[in-house]
Amino acid sequence: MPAPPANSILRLFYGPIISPVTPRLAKYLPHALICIDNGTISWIEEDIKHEGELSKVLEAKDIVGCEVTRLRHGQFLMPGFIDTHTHAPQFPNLGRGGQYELLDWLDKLTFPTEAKFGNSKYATKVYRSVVKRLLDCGTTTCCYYSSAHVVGSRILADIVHASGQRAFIGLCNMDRHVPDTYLKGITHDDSLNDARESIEYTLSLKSPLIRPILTPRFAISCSGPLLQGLGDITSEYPEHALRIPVQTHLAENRNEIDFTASLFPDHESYTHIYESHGLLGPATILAHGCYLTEKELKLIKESGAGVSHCPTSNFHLNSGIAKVGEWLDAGVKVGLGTDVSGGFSPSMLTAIQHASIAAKVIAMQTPPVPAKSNGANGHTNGTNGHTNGHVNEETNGHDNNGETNGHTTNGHTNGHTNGINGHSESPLANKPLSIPSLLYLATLGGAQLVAIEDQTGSLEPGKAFDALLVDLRPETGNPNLWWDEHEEGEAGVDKDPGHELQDFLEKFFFCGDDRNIAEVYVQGRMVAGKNGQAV
Ligand SMILES: Nc1nc2[nH]cnc2c(=O)[nH]1
Repeated sequence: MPAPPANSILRLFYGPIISPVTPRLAKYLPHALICIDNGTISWIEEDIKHEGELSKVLEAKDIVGCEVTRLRHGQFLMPGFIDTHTHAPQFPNLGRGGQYELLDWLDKLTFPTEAKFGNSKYATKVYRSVVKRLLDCGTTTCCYYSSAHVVGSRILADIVHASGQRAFIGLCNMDRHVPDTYLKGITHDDSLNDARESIEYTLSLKSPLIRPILTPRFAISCSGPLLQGLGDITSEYPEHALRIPVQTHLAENRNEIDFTASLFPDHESYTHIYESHGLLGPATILAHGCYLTEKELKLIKESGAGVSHCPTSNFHLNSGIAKVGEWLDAGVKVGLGTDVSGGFSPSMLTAIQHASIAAKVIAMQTPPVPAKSNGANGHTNGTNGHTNGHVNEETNGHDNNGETNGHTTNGHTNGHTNGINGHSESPLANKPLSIPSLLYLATLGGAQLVAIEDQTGSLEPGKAFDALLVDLRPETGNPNLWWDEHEEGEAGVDKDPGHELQDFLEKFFFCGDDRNIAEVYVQGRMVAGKNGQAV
């Protein structure tokens, strides 16, 4: 192994690393050494069991005098969260509006608030705290809707740029069915010009982290000519990667779907409206999708677009429950979104918790499939199609449904068992989501959805170090995380470090908060977290 170039800035961490692999699998590496060179992961040694081995590895790689950050018991590294759907100008409304359904909620609460973002002083104040809050929550990549104002979207782009977050910034396009106090007589041509201006401003920042995204709000608030004009813009910037990505809302709420159908009577489905206006492509984020038909799912899959699952919002606005397992089985790209302020929390941890509950609700409402050969204990392991007595025994013990749950061995791919290749692709539909599935949705799935999986979404050589240093120890001050030192010496307690790491991730997902996010890195730069600094 040649020595690193003289001008490289190396950073080394030794300790536990968790990283997603597929919707079913995660890697748990209790004793890993990760090397970051100028913000990019250059290599990972997956299993270095003791200090002696560590010195030998560093020597073999010609690394001398470089400090190694040793993680403490209770700490681990994981990829940063990717929030694939949120509305920056709706943060002032967080926690309000749960009495409404979507269309009333837009009229009564959301449009009046967004209308204020033509005021640059107000936009600056709110957007500063939005970006800081999201970074402290561990969101290293965020897909933002701004308001319909060019000035506001520029301010958002500037603040994100200064903060070091990776992001997609979209001016929200609309030309109808929005109060004139907000739209102020805007025509589809005005809205298209605003979209171009916002794209050009974002591109002018020349940041490798920030990209523009076209943002037709939804088919109700965009006329046919506006949708078509935006579809045309996707390919107007050939020097900018392949095409400008797109984000919009889709099939979120029953009344919204009916109204949309009445506005576009010639279209066979809601998804078809976007497709026929050139808006469905490999980097199109379709938020919600609670009521997608099989045909629409097929269209989405064929186009390479994907869905942002926003369960907190789907519950809060009484919208519906999305069938994420079915989408994953169909090979559709899926990420998670907080959807502030339809969703009442900016934290992806809340989105993870609600994604888990939503999948369990679907599973509980699905009639049980008769077990085929369940042996003496009454369990079949429908989820992962491979047997690993040790792990099944452990996980069936604390899962609510030994027959069908997804919360079992598939997660236990770790540094010292090589389960990765041994799993069959058993269906995920109508089952609870496992911890690896939740991890995937919040990280790698989001990266694939926005077509940046070659840059981020997992901790792998060649990708940016977009990561969280999670700390579950009592000194972080989160009393919800139970930490029993005595357990460590108790007989009968599973001390396998891979299993312990899966337990840690599960505890973080369900009981953690930003007190447990010690450091947040984007492209190797610490940008937030309890130990760090945000904007
Ligand atoms: N959740 C949600 N759905 C929408 N559909 C159109 N606009 C919105 C919005 O702001 N939030």
